[in-house]
Order: sequence, then C-alpha cells, then structure tokens
Amino acid sequence: MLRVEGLVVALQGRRVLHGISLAVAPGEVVAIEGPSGAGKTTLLRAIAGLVPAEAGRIVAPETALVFQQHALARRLSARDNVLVGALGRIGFWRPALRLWPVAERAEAMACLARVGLGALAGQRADRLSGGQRQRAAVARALMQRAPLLLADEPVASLDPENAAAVLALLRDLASHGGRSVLVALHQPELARRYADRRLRLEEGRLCRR
Ligand SMILES: Nc1ncnc2c1ncn2[C@@H]1O[C@H](COP(=O)(O)OP(=O)(O)OP(=O)(O)O)[C@@H](O)[C@H]1O
Repeated sequence: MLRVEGLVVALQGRRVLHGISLAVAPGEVVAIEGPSGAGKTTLLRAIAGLVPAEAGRIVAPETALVFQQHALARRLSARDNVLVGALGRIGFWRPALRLWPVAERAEAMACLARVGLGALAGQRADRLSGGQRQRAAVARALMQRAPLLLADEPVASLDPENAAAVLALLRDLASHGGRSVLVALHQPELARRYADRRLRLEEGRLCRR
C-alpha cells in the first residue's frame, strides 16, 4: 500500500507540489495525468525518495522505478540488465566478478519471459527495439521484487502496439501479482483502458476529475 499525505516539494526554492494526498492499494493501477510541467515526474521521484519532501508524509513499501528513458546499460545484455535489479539484495562483489548466483540467473530469465523477451536474453540492450527496451526495464523492476512500481511515462516513446503491451503488463502485475502501480501517462485513452483510477495533476495540485 502506498499512502501520501500532504506532500509538499520544492525544487531550487520553488514549490512544485502543493500538498498532494493519494493512496494506491495492492492490485491497483492508478494513472497520473496532467500537462507538461504539472509535477508528475517530481511526484514519482519524491515517492521514490529521490527528491526530499518539504512537508507531508509518504508511507511506501519497497519501490521499483521504471524511468522515462528506460536507463538500461547499453553494452550489457538484456539478462544482465535485469540482474542489476537484484543488486540490492545480493550486493556488488559477486556480480563484479561475474558470479551471479544460479537462482538469480534463473529468476532473471523468468522475468524476461514474463515480459515476452525470453528469446532475447543474450541481446545487448542497444540492439533491442524501443519497445523491447522498455519491457526489459519492466523486467528489471520485477527482479527487484518490490511491491510498489512507479512508472514515469513508460510508453511515451512507443508505438501503439508496444504501448499497449507494456501497459497490459503493468496491469497484469497489479491484478495478478498484487503490486501497487502508479503510472504517469500522457494519453487519456490509455489511462481509461488500463487504470483503475485516474488522478489529474495541474500546477502541482491534484484536481477533482
Ligand atoms: N531539477 C529541477 N530544478 C528546478 N525545477 C525543476 C526541476 N525539475 C523540474 N522542475 C520544475 O518542476 C515542475 C514540475 O516538473 P515535472 O518534471 O515534475 O513535470 P511533469 O508533469 O513530469 O512534466 P512532463 O510531462 O513534461 O514530464 C516544472 O515547473 C519544472 O520546470
């Protein structure tokens, strides 16, 4: 369960979020819509602990982020990129020596299969298509085993078919994986189709729809 109460965030001395309150239950997909500059990215970053809050309270379980620019290591294979999601629990020295535990390797393959990339596990990230990269980023988030997934415009650069595939995947992770999903989306038709609830952010404030 994610709970945000009265969140205020300032960036370089200017308030960009003015008292945001929201909750996302396990199994639920909540979309945040709003014009460019409304504060969607800042809200997700604050929930992830990447931006400090000036006031308010955030109660969040362990969190995985799917970034706007999927942020994969270009020279690593899809599988190794997904394994990076496990670094938090297995530490850095074994991967540095390329000694990934067998169980983690198997889990990475399962995560890739879950996003439909099982056959491309050995492909370098910079040789994947945009849609495949975004799905690899979701697989890496899965590998983190976090109950909360935050996705910032995860389909902004994708064609309609790939966009639908990625959102269907996030939907499934909520419905069948019990995760809470909070996703910033520009396209209202996609939000209608894949989200349980839609919130609208304007100039750093949530508006009633
Ligand atoms: N690093 C920063 N320093 C100062 N101000 C910033 C910084 N990042 C963003 N802002 C400002 O904060 C406000 C919210 O930006 P944010 O990126 O959260 O909006 P957004 O809704 O995600 O926009 P978009 O849809 O274009 O991604 C904007 O006015 C922006 O100019």
